[in-house]
Amino acid sequence: MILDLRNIFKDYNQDKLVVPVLKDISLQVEEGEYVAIMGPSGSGKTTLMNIIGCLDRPTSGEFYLAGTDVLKLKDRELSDVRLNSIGFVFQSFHLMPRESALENVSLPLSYAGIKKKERKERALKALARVGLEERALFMPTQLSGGQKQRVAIARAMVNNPKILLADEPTGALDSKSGAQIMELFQKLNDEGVTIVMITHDKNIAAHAKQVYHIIDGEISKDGNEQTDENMEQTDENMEQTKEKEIKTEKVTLEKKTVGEAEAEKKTDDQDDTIEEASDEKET
Ligand SMILES: Nc1ncnc2c1ncn2[C@@H]1O[C@H](COP(=O)(O)OP(=O)(O)OP(=O)(O)O)[C@@H](O)[C@H]1O
Repeated sequence: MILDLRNIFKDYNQDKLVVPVLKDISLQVEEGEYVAIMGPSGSGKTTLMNIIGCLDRPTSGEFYLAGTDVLKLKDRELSDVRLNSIGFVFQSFHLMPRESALENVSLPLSYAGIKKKERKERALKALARVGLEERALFMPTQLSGGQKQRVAIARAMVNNPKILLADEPTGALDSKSGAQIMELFQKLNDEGVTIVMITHDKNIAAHAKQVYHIIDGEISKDGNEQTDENMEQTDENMEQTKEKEIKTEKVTLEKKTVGEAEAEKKTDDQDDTIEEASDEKET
């Protein structure tokens, strides 16, 4: 069992009010599964993804990731779990705008302390895995939406994580590019990657082998409980949700990358200077 969440509750405290958001969620995902989570806006999907992605902790419950009791880990250890075991893909890609595709994909390798030469080799391999090795030196503005998302997927996979978490991965794409992303997910899943994906789109959810629905903080399996009314509610809320997700993603990105990137980049630049100096010395 790669993900084992038991009786997860999550409350937010707001203005002295306790807002219960996740209510007794239990979810078990076997290694190699492909899971979609659907639900109306505000039902708790992102809150659950943040817990699965070790970005947030539940108010109560148990969570084992590949057998590790992650809720017992310190923040620093959780950040290692995020770096090595989980790849993240977001609706709006979150590429660093002033870095090339290659540099964007290399980023998690910098966090992991991998040296420049190996970083380049591995990032190129990851780009090849998503069919974009020829775009390695392109900047994000020179890439189409679908290509940006493929770069983001290469970045998510460059550390070979066992789990890929995707929050509305096709939400910003036209249907053709969305279909290509789904083909890529299928390929990764065939290679053994466990995928957990949030989506509002039932056609996208249909690519997963197992679909769950969250309604008002409670989870249920399969499509049986998905009524037409819920579906309409989901569609109606989509626009509102997109705006909200972009905000949430920005906060998550800032939390996960920007601060770390700046710190890492400083050390990295120092590393490179040292490497280059020693290269010169050798030659
Ligand atoms: N940091 C927070 N503080 C207080 N309440 C929050 C916080 N984050 C989320 N919530 C509330 O928790 C509920 C679930 O939010 P969440 O973002 O998980 O829903 P969602 O299903 O992902 O919705 P959407 O599809 O619109 O993104 C919402 O009512 C939201 O207002």
